[in-house]
Amino acid sequence: MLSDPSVKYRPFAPIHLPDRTWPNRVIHKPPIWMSTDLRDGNQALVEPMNGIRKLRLFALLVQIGFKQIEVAFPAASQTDFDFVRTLIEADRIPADVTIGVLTPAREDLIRRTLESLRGAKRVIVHLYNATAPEFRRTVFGLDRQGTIDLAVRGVRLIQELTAQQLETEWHLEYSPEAFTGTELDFAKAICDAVTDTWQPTPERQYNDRGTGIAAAELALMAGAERVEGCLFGHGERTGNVDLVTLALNLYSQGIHPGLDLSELDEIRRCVEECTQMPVGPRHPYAGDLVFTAFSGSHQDAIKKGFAAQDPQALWQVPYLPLDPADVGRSYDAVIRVNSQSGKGGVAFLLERAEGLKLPQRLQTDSWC
Ligand SMILES: CC(=O)SCCNC(=O)CCNC(=O)[C@H](O)C(C)(C)COP(=O)(O)OP(=O)(O)OC[C@H]1O[C@@H](n2cnc3c(N)ncnc32)[C@H](O)[C@@H]1OP(=O)(O)O
Ligand SMILES: CC(C)C(=O)C(=O)O
Repeated sequence: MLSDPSVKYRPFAPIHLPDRTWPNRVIHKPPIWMSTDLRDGNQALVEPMNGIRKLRLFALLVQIGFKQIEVAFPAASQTDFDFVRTLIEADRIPADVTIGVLTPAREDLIRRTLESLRGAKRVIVHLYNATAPEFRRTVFGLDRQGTIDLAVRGVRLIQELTAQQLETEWHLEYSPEAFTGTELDFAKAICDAVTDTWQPTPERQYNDRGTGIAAAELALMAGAERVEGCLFGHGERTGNVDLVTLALNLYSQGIHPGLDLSELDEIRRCVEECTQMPVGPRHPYAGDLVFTAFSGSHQDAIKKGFAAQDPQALWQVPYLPLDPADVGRSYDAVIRVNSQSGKGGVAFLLERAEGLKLPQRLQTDSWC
């Protein structure tokens, strides 16, 4: 990846529509990234990671450059609890990295969570309770005030317990879970009640409707400063917002995301081994086929684009949002010839593989 991608990639030109407000804004800088691969990503695996796989993925996240990493749901299992203890006791957390943990607003689970964190330098404790009407009615049997009391009781308990662990710098994050299904006035009321006791700030997108990336980009335009998600969009059901896609979308607009994704194939391999789940062949930027064209007209445009591309100029190869080399991927698979291909594709392969530049007429003959 280039340290300054703006020398190679141009942002989309904004469309001036004066009757809009925040959709006219342009994203100029990356958000603060929070990886939740080791918690939300982990809870959604067929077989959650063991301590060794968690340590390997933690090392990868640090290497990529995440400064906030949600490492566990410590009250969920002995594995998660022990993982937090190992990170702290073996001094595995770099000085500039803040770990996070998730706990529901339930007394026994909050106590267990705080117990796992003894001796940590800096922690984000993420507290949640579901706030949407069907959860209040069906899961908790609580009215609005009861739901607010549940959240505030949780915050107070965290305050009480953190006051006994003063060697740690504590931050609280609160999520009114199922926020989009919660009445707006109630979502505000419960956040206000929590904020009156502490100060939280989340931005998290599920992908159930396939809109995680778009929603996160719109949220950034609307002023969000922090994004939580997982590499390759791991997480419950359809997953969380995919941090790789979001980061490389920024890069392809000339903004360095502040994450090092130069060796994307390596990152993908590590995540696949740790999660034991494959990354799909059409996954943006990382999938096997996402820099590959099969059809003649796409191949022709890519071939001509490569020929015209000045290495010092802005990236302008049709159909390829960024240079595969910038994320450590080769040009080998950019063009694959099948029954949908034409002479341009064959000529491209001959030139790449054999250094043969066929004249236009011969290109036609080579295909017939
Ligand atoms: C949106 C998210 O991703 S949130 C994160 C979700 N992650 C996970 O659930 C993974 C880890 N979870 C676990 O290991 C377990 O579910 C535990 C340890 C948290 C809880 O286990 P158990 O005590 O056996 O309860 P169970 O899993 O059935 O959870 C449901 C119980 O928790 C209660 N509960 C759920 N959320 C909350 C909350 N925020 N505050 C209080 N109680 C809650 C439910 O009401 C229910 O209790 P009930 O049957 O008495 O009504
Ligand atoms: C409880 C919250 C933080 C959650 O996991 C989510 O909304 O994804």
